[in-house]
Amino acid sequence: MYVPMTHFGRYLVCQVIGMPIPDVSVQSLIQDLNGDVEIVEFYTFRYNFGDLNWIMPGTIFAVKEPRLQYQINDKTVSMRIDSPSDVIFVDCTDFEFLNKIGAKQMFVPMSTDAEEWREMANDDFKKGNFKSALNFYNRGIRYSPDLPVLYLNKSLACLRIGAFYEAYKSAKFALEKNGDREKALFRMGQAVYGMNEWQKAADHFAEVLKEFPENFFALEKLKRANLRLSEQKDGTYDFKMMFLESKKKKAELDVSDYKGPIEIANIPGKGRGIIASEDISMGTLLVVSKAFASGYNQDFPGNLISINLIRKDSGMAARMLQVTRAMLNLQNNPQKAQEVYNLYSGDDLNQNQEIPFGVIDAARIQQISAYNAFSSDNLSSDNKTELMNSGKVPNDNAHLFILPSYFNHSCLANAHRTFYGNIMVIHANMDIKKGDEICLAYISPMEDFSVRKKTLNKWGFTCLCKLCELDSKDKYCEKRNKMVKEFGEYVRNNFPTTFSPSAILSLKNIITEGEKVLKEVRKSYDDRKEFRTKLIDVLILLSHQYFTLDSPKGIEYGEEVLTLMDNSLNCAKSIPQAYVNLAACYHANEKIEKVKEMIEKAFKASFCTDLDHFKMIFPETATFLL
Ligand SMILES: C[S@@+](CC[C@H](N)C(=O)[O-])C[C@H]1O[C@@H](n2cnc3c(N)ncnc32)[C@H](O)[C@@H]1O
Repeated sequence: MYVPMTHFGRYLVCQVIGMPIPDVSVQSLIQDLNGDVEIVEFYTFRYNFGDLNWIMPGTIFAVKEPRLQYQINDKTVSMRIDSPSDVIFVDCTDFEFLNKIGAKQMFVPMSTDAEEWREMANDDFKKGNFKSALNFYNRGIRYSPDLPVLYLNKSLACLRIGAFYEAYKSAKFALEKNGDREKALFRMGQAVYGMNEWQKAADHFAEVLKEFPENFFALEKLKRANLRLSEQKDGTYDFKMMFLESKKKKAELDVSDYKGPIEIANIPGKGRGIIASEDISMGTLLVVSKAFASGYNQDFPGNLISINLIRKDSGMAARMLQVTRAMLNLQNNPQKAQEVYNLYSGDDLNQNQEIPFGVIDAARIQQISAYNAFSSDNLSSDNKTELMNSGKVPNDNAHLFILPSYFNHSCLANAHRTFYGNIMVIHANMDIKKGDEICLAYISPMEDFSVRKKTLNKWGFTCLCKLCELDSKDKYCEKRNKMVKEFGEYVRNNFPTTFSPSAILSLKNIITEGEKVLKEVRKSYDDRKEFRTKLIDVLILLSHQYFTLDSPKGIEYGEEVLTLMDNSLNCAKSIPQAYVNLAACYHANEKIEKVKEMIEKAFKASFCTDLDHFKMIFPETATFLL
């Protein structure tokens, strides 16, 4: 249900009177100006679970158009707040504002010495409490509005929390008030860098260097801004560095966005989509995009009751946190809102409804996330289930990207995405004609037709690609899928973990079983020559068994897999990985020429910039290439 967000200008002013109780939401007791007490629940805008300072007893806030609602299982009434723009926190020392909202009785007299507040703020800043430092700098500014150092410090605190527009404004103000020019110009540069305005950032850092040539940091930042500029202009990236960076936990990389020869266009029956703005050859870099907001389920505290939910769906916590992060990002940088609100949010919402500046429409952001968020996690659903069955919660993540969100789906996609932490990189995986639509696969074409159909239903459409058309008419489809799935399970349960005579027997049994399945699957495809995805699955499983037994059939089946993954299926399974696997088989058989051939093909299909980059991604090839 979408509740239209209408604000008629009414507020409820209240004060926290109880200790906060953290859960998925944060609950507390509040008292309004009439002395009435209610429960308040803050949802969805809590990213840092350890921090409850913002809701401690004594905190004063005004709630826009408050709503009271019954809790699910009892008759308790509570006030639920979902959007950060629905609350305005009020400083208890701000008499003027409290008086204006009729709450002067909540005023707490304290020092009016700006310098004292600056020191308090600096202490908090040093401890990493940037939000609290910011509040204290603002207090200082209230008492000494002309002191440039307060604006400079405020700018730095804003940079730390990612509020780049406010950081810029404060630093500029400090400059106008004859504050420290070096610091002000430098911080202005940092702020525009945070807004991804590389040219402006380079100009600011160059200005710092012109006036203060000794400033080493400005030189470093200028180099970085220039790198971002060339990435943005030519699509030249240091993918090796990005790969190494991406190996860090919750990696968030510093690179520019890039848009290749593509444009957004209306696609009949699909809303907007991406088309080629010129003829594109296979391997062309189409997009590099940094996530607008990312969520990681590792950030979800394990002691919350919802951990049970996370165990069922590891992506859910990540998606919740991604929504939260998107809202925080918008709160800090409301200037970015339009590009987020422009994203598809389902047909139920009035997408043209204007959202006033600074308003964060929590329901809309949630919907946008539901239709557009990606996970860069490479675990297959089978692997995830396996992990969860063994009592572990897989690390999961969810990212919201802007430009990649305009790609529609096709199971037979002509573009392929890879992730470097929070960066998505999209390449053309075949030649594409000018004007043709470019699609990504939201779900792998190797998944069963019924799974693809059900998953895509959540996005509200039916895929009309050739593979779906063939699968929907194929009378053997379900039976074949079931057979291959059962064989996959059989292999997982019987594949020997140690090498012994009984292991050889197990492998032989798997092969006997597999050959039967292979025969059946081949037969079921007698009338269908294209997109025989399940044949690929069985051949991969079998080739692995044969290879373990040193049988030449491992190579034979591996080669067949590659011929079956014709042009349109080359994003289905990792083609370079398939070539690398085959190279390993040839290597074991000392067929060096074949090893070279396979590695060359793997390299070409990998979109890597050079061989070193390739070896980073496929380290096993380093030994073959000696
Ligand atoms: C991530 S958005 C893609 C961009 C979207 N078409 C837009 O106008 O902004 C996902 C939505 O696009 C539409 N879509 C994507 N692929 C489609 C397809 N193959 N056929 C029909 N609609 C599709 C669905 O409405 C889906 O929920």
